Amino acid sequence: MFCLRVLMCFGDKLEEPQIKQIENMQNNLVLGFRRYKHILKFFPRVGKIIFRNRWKELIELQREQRNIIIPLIEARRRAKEQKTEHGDELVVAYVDMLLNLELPEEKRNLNVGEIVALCSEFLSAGTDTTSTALQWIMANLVKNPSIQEKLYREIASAVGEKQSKVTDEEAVKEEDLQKIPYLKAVILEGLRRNPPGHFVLPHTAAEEVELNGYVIPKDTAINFMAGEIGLDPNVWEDPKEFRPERFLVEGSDKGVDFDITGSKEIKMMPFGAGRRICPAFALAMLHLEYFVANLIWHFQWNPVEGDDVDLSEKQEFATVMKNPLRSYLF
Ligand code: HEM
Repeated sequence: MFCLRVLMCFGDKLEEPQIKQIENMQNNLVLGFRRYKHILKFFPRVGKIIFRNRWKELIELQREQRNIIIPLIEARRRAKEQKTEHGDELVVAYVDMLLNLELPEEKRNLNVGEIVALCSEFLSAGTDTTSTALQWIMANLVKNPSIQEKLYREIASAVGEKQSKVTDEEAVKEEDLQKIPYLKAVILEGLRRNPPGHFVLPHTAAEEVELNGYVIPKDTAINFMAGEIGLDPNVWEDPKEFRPERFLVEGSDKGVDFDITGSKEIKMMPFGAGRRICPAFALAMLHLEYFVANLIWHFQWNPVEGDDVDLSEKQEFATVMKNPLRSYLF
């Protein structure tokens, strides 16, 4: 997943050691977040003195990050200039858009520090969330073989006529995905049952509001129990059960009619909701559909003998499986 995000971000297929270097550096920053946040959260000036050593560590990590990411940005800037000179086409990468972006109010382009920060956010926000969601979905499919079988049959009926697994190793393609509504239902059910984030990012009340008799003062930091919303028994029948059919129109296989953005009503919000909803929710859905379709199309997934799939949770950057999925393939 990280290789894919690096490719999307910098538009270049980097060598494995270089990708590992970026991944380690990003992991250190993300996993160290809890250690460093105290410095900046309360009285930053005093925090920098009290937590002097941590502050030094953080500065060192940021220096390392700039040393790694700035050359990639500059290489991309040069590649873009050269390609344009020769009239060649270049696949658009995230960093290209950042380089072209002009801030409308300030009438300036982003500076290199801002681009580094945005690339860093892109790499961190898009990797663990998607890979954790994928692991939870696969775990639920291993735990529920009849659902896995049904999904396999649905994929086969959508792509099977033109592809034979025996003679053709081709993947299920992006254009095939929309022909498999049950696949979308499986992904949505996975995000409802085991969302990678049980909370969204902290928000602030822009003005004083009253909610169910409670007054929330202006500027209060607020969050939403996004994971719990999807498990509310008043909204979802047997919420702990993994039942993709609940997302199919009238329980049939005709299609899925569900608004994941919550613009009409919020029954779950794995990507948040409103103006600050995850900007990549459509991309994440596409990648999850693509990966799950191909993993199920090419392999049969079974629990390791005597090993019941354990859906206990553990809080890391995302809410991950406490006991990671163990499975064997046919
Ligand atoms: C299954 C996968 C994903 C899930 C469940 C997910 C979930 C979320 C959630 C809950 C938020 C916070 C929304 C809020 O505070 O209201 C968020 C924000 C964000 N996500 Fe995702 N996300 C996923 C994939 C991705 C991917 C693939 C990318 C980029 C490649 C991405 C980039 C971001 C960014 C940049 C933000 C911050 C937006 C802001 O500050 O306003 N996410 N995501």
